[in-house]
Amino acid sequence: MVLLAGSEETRRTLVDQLSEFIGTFVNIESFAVDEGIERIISDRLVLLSSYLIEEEVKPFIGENCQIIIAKRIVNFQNIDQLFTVPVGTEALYVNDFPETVNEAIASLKSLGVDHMKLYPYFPGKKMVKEADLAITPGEVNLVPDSVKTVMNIGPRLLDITTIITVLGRLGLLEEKQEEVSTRYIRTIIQLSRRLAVATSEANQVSEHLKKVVDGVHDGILAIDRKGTITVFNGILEKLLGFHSSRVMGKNIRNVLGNHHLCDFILNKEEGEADEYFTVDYADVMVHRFTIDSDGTTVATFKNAVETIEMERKLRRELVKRGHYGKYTFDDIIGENKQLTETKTIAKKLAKTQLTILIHGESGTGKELFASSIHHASSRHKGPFLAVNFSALPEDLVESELFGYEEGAFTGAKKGGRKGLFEQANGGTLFLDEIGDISLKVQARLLRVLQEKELLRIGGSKIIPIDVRVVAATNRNLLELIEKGEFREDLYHRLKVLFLHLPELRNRLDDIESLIRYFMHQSGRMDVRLEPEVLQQLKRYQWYGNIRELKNTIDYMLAVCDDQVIRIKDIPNESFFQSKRHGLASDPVQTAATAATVTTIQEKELISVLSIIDSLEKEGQSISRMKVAEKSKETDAPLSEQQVRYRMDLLEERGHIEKTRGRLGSRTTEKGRGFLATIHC
Ligand SMILES: Nc1ncnc2c1ncn2[C@@H]1O[C@H](COP(=O)(O)OP(=O)(O)OP(=O)(O)O)[C@@H](O)[C@H]1O
Repeated sequence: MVLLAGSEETRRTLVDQLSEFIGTFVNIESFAVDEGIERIISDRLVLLSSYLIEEEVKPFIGENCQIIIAKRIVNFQNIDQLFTVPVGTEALYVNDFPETVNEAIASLKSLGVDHMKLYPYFPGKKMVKEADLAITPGEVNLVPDSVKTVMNIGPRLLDITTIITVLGRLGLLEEKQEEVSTRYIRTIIQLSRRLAVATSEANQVSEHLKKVVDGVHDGILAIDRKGTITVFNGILEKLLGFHSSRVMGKNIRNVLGNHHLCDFILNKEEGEADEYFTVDYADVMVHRFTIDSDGTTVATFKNAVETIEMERKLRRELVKRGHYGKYTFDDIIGENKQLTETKTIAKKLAKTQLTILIHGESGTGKELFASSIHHASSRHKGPFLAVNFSALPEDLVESELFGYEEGAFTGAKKGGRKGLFEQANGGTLFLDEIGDISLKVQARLLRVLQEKELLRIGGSKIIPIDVRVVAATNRNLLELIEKGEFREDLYHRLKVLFLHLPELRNRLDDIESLIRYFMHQSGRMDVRLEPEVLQQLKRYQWYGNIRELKNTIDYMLAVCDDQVIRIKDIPNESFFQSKRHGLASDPVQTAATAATVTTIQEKELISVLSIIDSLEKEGQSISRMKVAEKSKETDAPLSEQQVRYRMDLLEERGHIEKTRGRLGSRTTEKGRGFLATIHC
């Protein structure tokens, strides 16, 4: 027999199908019209794949031929993929002729594939419908380019009546009819088995997802683009008081009585958003977002009380974990003599087990040193925990440090909680801003340091602890002791070993290497610094020390143009920390209060320094009265009292020295150097 098909793909598919039944009895020759028919066919049974090729093949059909025109049906083997397409999807059905397209659409419908809306498409047809999906029986190359997804269900097969006709004409019907029907039924069974497995897998996935969605702590609601509820989890059932079976598949407007909430969830224009609502006397935080690909909107509902509690917990965690010990001595940059000496001492101190007190202005690297000490110590494998007392609310300090037992106070966690001392066991605990703790906590801390054991709040069991303490402060603890705000015995306990970190203004020689280091850290080694910028930066007082320098560099990197930092990129005065924090022993802090310092203009300081310098050059004794007198001749006239504050500040900067002698104050080397830079 000879099979004549329109395309090569159809030819191959139909030959395979026929061979299964009659391959061993009959020689099947085949041609595709597309590829050309090589000869005139005579004395054969000729099967045409479709009546549409009848005219084309006529010239090749010779004498004594019997012709059968095939009836064809969608390939069951591939039909299951059509069921994965969501209900209501609009798709193109693509084939080479209008007749085959329309037949296939009708045939699919009659086979029960009627959950999609199919639009005919064939070469030369104007697209009536833009669709993202096209279905084709093997004609992928005819699908318009605008279609995103193509589903190839393969060429249609010969239907059972055609097969039976062929067998009859070949005289094989008697012998083969049982096999034909068995094969057909087997195909159907295979298909149903595949569908059953797929359905069971889908059910399992859906069960699994349901468990996940129900296991989440938040209420979850999803609606499709029409507002029909598709997900309504267990927490939401409790929160809103509806069983999901009552609301699934219903429109959200018919379920939620709260119109404001409904509007918020349905408002797609605004994109992702959060808002607080009171639902059934419960305060909830609702977060809404839309999944663009299918228009689903999801809303999560969080219980506001729990959210606040979680935030508090997170804050507490951050207070201690934000300072995990990531630094080593190699991270401490600077060649300044004072710094390198401090580093050398710190390395030696690290080897001991003793308590260390680090003193230094804010931003000088106290935490950096504490972490480096931990890493260089025998405890480096243990934890490094840090607590900053200035960031921790007073009422949390005790429970954070020493932990508590169940029922110790209202809100205490079931089973109690370990404090930082217990958690840092075997490691180092960094107590930052130690000058800020209350006398009550100081007493408790002292006991723990002395006895190396503690009692949790509300507890009666003594817990031994093995923790090395490194404390830090930017305040003058001696002064606090004098004022009765800090315990002397605790001070001595902490200050077994002592480190003072130099201020940046006293190690200006390190500015350049620090700048390079921070630029490197920010991945901006491509940026160049104009020499005047460095000179200018070296003139600042850097009350915020290295942290302030780092911030300044970040700022300049952000605003500079063409990868060059110029003078114009230096932030203006208000950016810099002009107020001194802490270090109360400093003359400035005692004489000129922090508030006063902020109001003093740099210009006035320069004026006072210039007056002192010129009086000195004239050989005159220098008193406040004289400086005030002289200031009247400048555009910054000052009272004696004002002069006093400014002289205190100049002394603190190291620009003048106040002596008791006849000559009173005098300009220092540094002061003269400073004036020289101003004047040039
Ligand atoms: N010598 C240094 N080399 C490199 N970076 C440094 C150096 N000193 C400090 N830093 C950096 O400066 C910033 C401030 O340092 P750190 O937090 O250790 O200071 P601090 O004295 O503990 O400040 P505070 O008292 O305000 O908590 C950090 O980013 C730190 O990495």
